[in-house]
Amino acid sequence: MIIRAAIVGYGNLGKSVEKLIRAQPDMDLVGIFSRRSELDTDTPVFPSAAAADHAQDIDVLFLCLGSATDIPEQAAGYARHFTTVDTYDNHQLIPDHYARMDAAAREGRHVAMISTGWDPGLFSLNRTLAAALFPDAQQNTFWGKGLSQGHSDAVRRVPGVRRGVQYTIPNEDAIVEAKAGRGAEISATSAHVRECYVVADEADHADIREAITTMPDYFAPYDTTVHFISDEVFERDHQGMPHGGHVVTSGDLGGSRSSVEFVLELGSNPDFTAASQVAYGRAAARLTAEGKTGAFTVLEVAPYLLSPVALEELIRRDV
Ligand SMILES: NC(=O)C1=CN([C@@H]2O[C@H](COP(=O)(O)OP(=O)(O)OC[C@H]3O[C@@H](n4cnc5c(N)ncnc54)[C@H](OP(=O)(O)O)[C@@H]3O)[C@@H](O)[C@H]2O)C=CC1
Ligand SMILES: N[C@@H](C[C@H]1CC(C(=O)O)=NO1)C(=O)O
Repeated sequence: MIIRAAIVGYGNLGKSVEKLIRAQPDMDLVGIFSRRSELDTDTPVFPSAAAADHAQDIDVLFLCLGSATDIPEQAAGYARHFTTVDTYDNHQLIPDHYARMDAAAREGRHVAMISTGWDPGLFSLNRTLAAALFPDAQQNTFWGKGLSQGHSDAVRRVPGVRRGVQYTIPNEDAIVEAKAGRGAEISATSAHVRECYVVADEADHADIREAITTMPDYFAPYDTTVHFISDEVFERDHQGMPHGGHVVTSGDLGGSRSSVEFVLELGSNPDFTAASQVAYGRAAARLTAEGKTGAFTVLEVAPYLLSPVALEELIRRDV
């Protein structure tokens, strides 16, 4: 089965998804839908507003849009016409996103694969798997030090921000404590600080700092610092997007203690996120071909559906 794929949104993630689709043995990239008419790519470019006109030519549409506002505003509209895959990552609102995408996908008789990536995504899988092993699991998630694309997107949507990034910095002592099984008192908000670097006119600095540090879900619960820098410093110091993290789970198993740690070290956050999103795109296409409709999270997808390798071979190779 050759999967005819397309992308909406040609930002950091969209460029990585384009690169990863081209590396797949069973995918063809039909086009990129963008608000812009001129993109630096050889892939055919079409206006986002006209996406539905191409629905018959596309099996899976990768939504490479921002989670802060684009996905809530636009994703359901695409899900009515396409099988979609997104990386929506505002954890507090994922249940709402699930319901909205489920209704839209069922209306159009498509699949909506939501919140793929690494967190949510592969970390979600590991949290569920590891916690299921222990009658009373102790589990902690840590991110960074690295650039959060979701938080950087949220920063860039604040009025007056011309360029912006956000780095997540974990408390290393907290990670050590969690690994030792002493993570019960450690929360995500107490174990991380968030550092934002913003290019904006000085007249807007106070309003921008206030808007970022009080932003619900993304920044308000955290110790957040906003640094204002020049374009030159931004170009010099803020181009890479490394990231990573840990999910640490431990507990007692009837008198013996065990622990499970899932670690990611990402040279490029967008490239790794794209790798997850593209693999779940393969699963979305297969679920659609089986006649499935509605929304799916990564917790509801059998792992073999992600792989281009036949199940019989996976059983021989990996089981
Ligand atoms: N689940 C996970 O583990 C992860 C999730 N993510 C998610 O990926 C999202 C995208 O990140 P990233 O690619 O860095 O973001 P970018 O800002 O680089 O790209 C977003 C793209 O969305 C398109 N777009 C559509 N409507 C709008 C609008 N109104 N304003 C601005 N852009 C718009 C634009 O493409 P165009 O101009 O071509 O139309 C833009 O380039 C993040 O918000 C994050 O939530 C990222 C990493 C990990
Ligand atoms: N969704 C995140 C992926 C991870 C990183 C993160 C954080 O630094 O807070 N939370 O989840 C992203 O957009 O990069």
